[in-house]
Amino acid sequence: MAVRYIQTCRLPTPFGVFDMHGFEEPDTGKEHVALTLGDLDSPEPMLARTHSECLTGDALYSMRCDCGYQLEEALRSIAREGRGILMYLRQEGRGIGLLNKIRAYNLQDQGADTVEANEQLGFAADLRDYSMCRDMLEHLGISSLRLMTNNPRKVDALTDLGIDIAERVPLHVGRNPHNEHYLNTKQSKLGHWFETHQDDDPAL
Ligand SMILES: Nc1nc2c(ncn2[C@@H]2O[C@H](COP(=O)(O)OP(=O)(O)OP(=O)(O)O)[C@@H](O)[C@H]2O)c(=O)[nH]1
Ligand SMILES: [Zn+2]
Repeated sequence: MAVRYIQTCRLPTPFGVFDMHGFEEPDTGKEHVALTLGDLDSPEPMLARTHSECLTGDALYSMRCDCGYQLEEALRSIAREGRGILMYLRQEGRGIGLLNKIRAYNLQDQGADTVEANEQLGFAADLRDYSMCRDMLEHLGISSLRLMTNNPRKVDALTDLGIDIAERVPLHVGRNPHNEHYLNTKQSKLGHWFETHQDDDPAL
């Protein structure tokens, strides 16, 4: 899927003043944004996060997952470094959408894990497509990333799109009693990289 650039504005946050660039998928009308900070012209690999939408975690403080904690830590890290990009991708629920994620959470409340719940609903474990990232990066003139993620499939998917991942930067934050099982399932079934011992601060 291709996205087209729409417009840029300033976005002041508690972490720093970002530029927010808006993009649209002409076919679906889906809207994605990239937040950038600092020098975009340098060829030095740029600290980056591709963050999939999670309304519950990012906006509603859910502790079922680690998304909200990762979003905040990614923005904080970019601001600390003074240079970076966060692509906020509107592919809620690993691509199944918010209402299906609520259906999946309901199944998880009854004992299914995150992968089984998707499968019981007739979906693959992960339906995401990252091709909009290639267009966004191309538009902004960014060629090489230091990607904050624990997800090997994300690294592979971006690499397959021709995006240079110079380094993978772990992003381990927000482990708590409510998401322990979810994070363990991501490790065992989806291959996420987590160290055995973590000293994450569960507070946002
Ligand atoms: N279908 C489904 N989606 C979920 C669930 N929990 C979180 N999500 C979605 O998963 C996406 C985040 O994906 P994750 O696999 O947690 O993390 P990731 O972004 O792939 O990997 P990291 O870069 O390491 O964070 C967001 O779109 C969330 O809405 C769940 O139980 N079921
Ligand atoms: Zn989440």
